[in-house]
Amino acid sequence: MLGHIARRLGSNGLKGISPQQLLPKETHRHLQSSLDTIRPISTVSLWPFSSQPRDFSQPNSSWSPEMQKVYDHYYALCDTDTENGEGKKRPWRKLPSYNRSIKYATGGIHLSKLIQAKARLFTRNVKEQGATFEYVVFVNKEEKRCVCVFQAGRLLEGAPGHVHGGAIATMIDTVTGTLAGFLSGPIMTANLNIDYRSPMPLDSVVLIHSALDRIERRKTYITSKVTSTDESKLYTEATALFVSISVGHLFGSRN
Ligand SMILES: CCCCCCCC/C=C\CCCCCCCC(=O)SCCNC(=O)CCNC(=O)[C@H](O)C(C)(C)COP(=O)(O)OP(=O)(O)OC[C@H]1O[C@@H](n2cnc3c(N)ncnc32)[C@H](O)[C@@H]1OP(=O)(O)O
Repeated sequence: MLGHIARRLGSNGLKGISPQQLLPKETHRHLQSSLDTIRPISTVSLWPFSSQPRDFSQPNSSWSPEMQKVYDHYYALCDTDTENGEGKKRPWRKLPSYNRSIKYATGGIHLSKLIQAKARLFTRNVKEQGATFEYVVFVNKEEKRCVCVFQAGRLLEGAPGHVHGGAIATMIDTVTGTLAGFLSGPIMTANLNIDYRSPMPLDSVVLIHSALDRIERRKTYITSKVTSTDESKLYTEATALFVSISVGHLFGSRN
């Protein structure tokens, strides 16, 4: 999470040099205070600036009827805004998905232009819609679980005609990491265990169900399984451990 900042600061043999030495004083102060405000997504409600980052998990023309149908199902279970401004309380919430994780920080949309401006979130960097990762995450805060609807595009081939195990791992890391971040704030993946149970054909639409197992001190344990949309077929099972970090961890300091 936000690893590109650390990589940026750690690349070019810069290890040991503090961000203060790399960035103008004012920029560094602004960056540090903004990163200090990274919160669990569950508490992010109002964006502090007028410009909205683009939400990459909105329906688009590459979505199959099956993907759209499952999206519609979960979207109907989500909190809604009514005309008089009173939202209808429902258990599910659709999470937005930006092309840089720093955009979750206060002022992040501006900082994203300053820090490694060309960095992009791995799963959101392909121009052709539908070619790789099409996905949307719905979270149920009360039940501490989420469901991701994932359509695996044709450029994700591993075994002939089937989805690459690394692409499946990427999605499991993304979804379990999103849930852990939602529940626990800034985290990084410490451990990911995956059992691949049956091959997933390209262009499949699948559900990635993830749930909190337990939280122990800085450790958030998440379980996950990938199924067909009717849940009759099991593709993958996984467990993941996320460790809470301070932002300083990304700059090489001890917690
Ligand atoms: C920032 C915003 C967040 C919220 C908003 C979300 C926005 C969503 C945005 C976009 C969605 C996309 C989401 C993507 C998600 C993907 C995330 C990644 O892929 S992260 C990249 C891969 N991971 C690494 O590169 C880590 C490298 N490792 C480390 O940096 C460290 O090892 C770290 C942080 C994991 C732990 O280091 P220590 O020094 O801080 O802590 P120590 O003391 O070692 O461990 C703490 C506890 O954890 C256990 N632990 C650590 N590693 C373990 C392991 N591998 N297995 C088992 N236990 C482990 C230890 O035994 C200890 O346990 P005891 O508290 O003593 O009981």
